[in-house]
Amino acid sequence: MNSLSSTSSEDAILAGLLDYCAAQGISISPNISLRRVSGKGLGVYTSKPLTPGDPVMHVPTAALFTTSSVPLSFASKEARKSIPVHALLAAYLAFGMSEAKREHYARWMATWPRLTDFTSTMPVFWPGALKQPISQQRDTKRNGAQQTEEKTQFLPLPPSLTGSWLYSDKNSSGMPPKILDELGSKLESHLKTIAKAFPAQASALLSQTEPLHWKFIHMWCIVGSRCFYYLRPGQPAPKDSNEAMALCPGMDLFNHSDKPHCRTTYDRKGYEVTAVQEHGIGEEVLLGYGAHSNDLLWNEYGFIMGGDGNVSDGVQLDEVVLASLTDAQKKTLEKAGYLGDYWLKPEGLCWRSEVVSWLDVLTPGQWNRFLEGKFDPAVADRQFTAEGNGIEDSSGNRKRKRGTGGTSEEATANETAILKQTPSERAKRKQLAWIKVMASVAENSLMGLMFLAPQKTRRNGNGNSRTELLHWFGDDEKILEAQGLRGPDISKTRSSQAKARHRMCVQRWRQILQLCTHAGDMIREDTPALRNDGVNLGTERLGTEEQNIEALVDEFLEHDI
Ligand SMILES: C[S@@+](CC[C@H](N)C(=O)[O-])C[C@H]1O[C@@H](n2cnc3c(N)ncnc32)[C@H](O)[C@@H]1O
Repeated sequence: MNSLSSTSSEDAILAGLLDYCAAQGISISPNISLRRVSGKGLGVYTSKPLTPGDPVMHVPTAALFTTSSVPLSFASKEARKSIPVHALLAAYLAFGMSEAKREHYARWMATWPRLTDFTSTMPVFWPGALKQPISQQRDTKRNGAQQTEEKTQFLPLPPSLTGSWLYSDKNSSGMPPKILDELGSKLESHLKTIAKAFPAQASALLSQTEPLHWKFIHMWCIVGSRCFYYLRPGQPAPKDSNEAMALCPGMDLFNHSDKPHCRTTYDRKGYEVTAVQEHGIGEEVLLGYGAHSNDLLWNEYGFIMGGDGNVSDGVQLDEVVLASLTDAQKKTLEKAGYLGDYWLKPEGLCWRSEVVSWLDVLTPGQWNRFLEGKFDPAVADRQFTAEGNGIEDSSGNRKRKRGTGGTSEEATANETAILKQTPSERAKRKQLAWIKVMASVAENSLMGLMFLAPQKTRRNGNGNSRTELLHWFGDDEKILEAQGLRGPDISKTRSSQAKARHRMCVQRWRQILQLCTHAGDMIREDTPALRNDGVNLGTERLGTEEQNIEALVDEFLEHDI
């Protein structure tokens, strides 16, 4: 995150922060130290072992930065009524502080990430074109020799952030909220509220080419990514938890884990961080920001968990699932409380999607009991086999299929094939079909992103130039100027932000593809009849040299583009 020119200046900054913390009565375990790690910024690490129950840090209430730290001379009690806490704290930090106050907080603020750390990693600040499909001319080698041209479109950002899975421009009402748009609208509304409350700053706040706009955004990101839930003594819990937030020096240095190593508690005296597991020397001490998917972490904090993955990860499948349903089926699901909110998780499809897959496979009575956990679909499979539905009996005669109103001879070949499937097979086939839709969108996007990368990272084809990467992923120079960058720093920043953004897209699409492959494998393992019905990744669209998309992505990620 923050780039510091030398280790000694970094040491000075960290020493300054520790002095500041000590002066605020913040107690930090002697067993920990602060360190900067590439891709994560600052973090808390053990210098000596920690055992469960060991105190790691205590931050007294007096050290917190809350709405009480914002003087009434900046925003009166009356004005505060219409200003969200997030926006108020950001505005005060951006343009309300006296020099003396700024000096007071300087040693803490010096450790905060820069504006470009946020704009490079949070898609809400990325060029609008990345939220739409990109059209592309691709040359692909097929069968190792022939070159074919393909005109195609791909989504640089996954629709789990932006919206539609299906390139649909249909009215998406009833679809899950688009978290990227939600964050963008929140920022816009906060900017407008602050502009209204501070008319002298209004025009600068609302113009992308004005430094104040970006100062506010910088502080807005600082508050959003480093705040803790906090209620003033006597304050009732607000409906919107964002109205109960405070910045907490020292505590804001802990990075996130989906399996946190520490517990955070808070009472009138302040916040306490306590180890809940053994830590060896040099291990990172991690807190949990919540059970967040990688899309949410990316959207709101600007990072995607890699490594061991994220047990809370998942992508929403609503559009894929809903597109496969008739209106009548949607009505049935709505009545049963199962319309929408379908997820693909590391452990496979969620229960709600499972429920959809059994609709019209089980009888209505069985399905209703299945929802209540009182019907095992294996019973339907046994019944199906016993009744010999649609399958030849021992004498070779075809049996009547219940509800078809005729013999199976009258059915089309396709229907006959379906009649031969057990209920489980039919449900699992539906699940696999949804997963394949997602996998093919992911595969297409990964290919699109690869073709945008400069040539040296690709093995064949005419990779597009570096300029194209900058064109799609870099910010306008005027915007970078407004952010305070000058001369060569502008092109350096453009280039590094384009690379970082492109890489994050590749990383996330790859994770989505892996979620698909894993879920597909699990379904096929469970259902012998589907063993050969794979999520055929990377074999159809790509030429022979690029068949294995996983290997291609690995290679890409190793390169410094
Ligand atoms: C509360 S701060 C934690 C300290 C921060 N690393 C710093 O340099 O000040 C939250 C920010 O840390 C980074 N972060 C937290 N957990 C992370 C993780 N597991 N992987 C990568 N970055 C992480 C993200 O940039 C996030 O916005």
